[in-house]
Amino acid sequence: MKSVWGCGGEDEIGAREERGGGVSLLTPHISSNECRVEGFRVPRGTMLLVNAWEIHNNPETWKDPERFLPKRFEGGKTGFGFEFEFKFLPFGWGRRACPGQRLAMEMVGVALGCLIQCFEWEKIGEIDMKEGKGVVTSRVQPLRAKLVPRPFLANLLY
Ligand code: HEM
Repeated sequence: MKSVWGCGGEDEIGAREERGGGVSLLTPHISSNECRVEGFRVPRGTMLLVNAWEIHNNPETWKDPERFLPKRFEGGKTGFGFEFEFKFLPFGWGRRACPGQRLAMEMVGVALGCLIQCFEWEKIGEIDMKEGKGVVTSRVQPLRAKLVPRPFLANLLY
């Protein structure tokens, strides 16, 4: 079955696992009315899990979806305009989308900037990017790194 809302069967989940991914980032919703999705009748009150992982890894939408390519969002594209409608939904979509989206987008940059500005980072061993399974995307192997406070911070800490 073609996965529009990421509602695949066992075969689809198997294929996804072969691609190294899993069933991650599910946003649960309940249908308020009976509707049809790709010919399937969805009764009122059905729990629907939108599989954002599948949508974000759809090669029909994204070139080399498995590659980390921040350039995709270059030129002021934040990924949340209508050009990305239903193609990129880390914060969900529509009326029940995450109200903390803008705050989160600001905070991620600030937090990452602070971590880079305040510490020297050194990786421990090889970095394994394999994804685990879960409601949110997790790593199979934890990211291990050694961090040393930069001199200006050491003066503040000690
Ligand atoms: C990177 C950070 C964050 C991510 C990826 C994220 C993602 C999400 C997602 C996927 C949903 C479910 C949307 C849906 O059901 O379709 C959600 C809901 C929600 N988020 Fe966030 N979120 C983030 C940060 C925040 C922050 C900082 C706040 C508040 C300050 C927040 C408050 C909420 C609330 C209240 C809901 C429930 C909205 C509702 O059900 O109407 N989130 N978020």
